[in-house]
Amino acid sequence: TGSTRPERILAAVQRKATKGDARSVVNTIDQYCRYQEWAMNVGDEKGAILDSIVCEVKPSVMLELGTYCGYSTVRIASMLPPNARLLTLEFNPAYAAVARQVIAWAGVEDKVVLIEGPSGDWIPKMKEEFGVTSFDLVFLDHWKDRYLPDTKLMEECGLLRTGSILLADNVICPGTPEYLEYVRGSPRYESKYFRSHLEYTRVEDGLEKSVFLG
Ligand SMILES: Nc1ncnc2c1ncn2CCCCCNC(=O)c1cc(-c2ccc(F)cc2)cc(O)c1O
Ligand SMILES: [Mg+2]
Repeated sequence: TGSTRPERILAAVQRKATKGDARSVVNTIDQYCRYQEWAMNVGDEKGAILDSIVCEVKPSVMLELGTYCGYSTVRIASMLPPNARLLTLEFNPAYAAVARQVIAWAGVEDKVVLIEGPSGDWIPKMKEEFGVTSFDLVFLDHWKDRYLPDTKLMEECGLLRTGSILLADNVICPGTPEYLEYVRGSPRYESKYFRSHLEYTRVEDGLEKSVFLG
């Protein structure tokens, strides 16, 4: 049987990226997915917006929902101070296996905890299993119909504090209409849309940044 797309992305990283150099891993994946085969990484254009928000928030504890090949995991971790932690949740074991190797190649494994399993199961266990009090920043990039239920779950589990920030990918394409309606309509959030494009394409997409007001 042939290789999978994530395996081919990993092969490109191990062949072309400088080991221990996170930016080299990010650039290699962007090159591969722009010129060889498209893949659902947040990409360079939306990635720059993600970088600016990570830099602004300087999170001590951050959650990423949906790891895929670890592209945004590496991008985020490379911006975090040494004592900060990025917890990243991946449902698909094959994706997680590739992501672990991409994260290791980039040399950011000390800042990353990769958890395998469905977000709905793991979010209620974050406090007891990982000693999380609350998340400073959450990057939502998993199943688009899980953004809203998982946001409500994080609220219910007390994982959001006044000032916690949610940053959601793909709010236009593939789209997360119920989530957008919720964060834009709720008095408990202050929401802002960052217009961009679907990774490696000219199709409109964007990130929604929502501050939890408590
Ligand atoms: N911990 C967990 N719990 C539940 N589900 C979990 C999970 N961890 C992972 N998953 C399962 C997520 C699978 C990938 C999610 N991302 C996407 O589906 C996605 C799709 C596109 C896309 C756009 C236009 C197209 F024409 C085609 C595809 C672009 C993107 O940037 C995307 O992030
Ligand atoms: Mg995405």
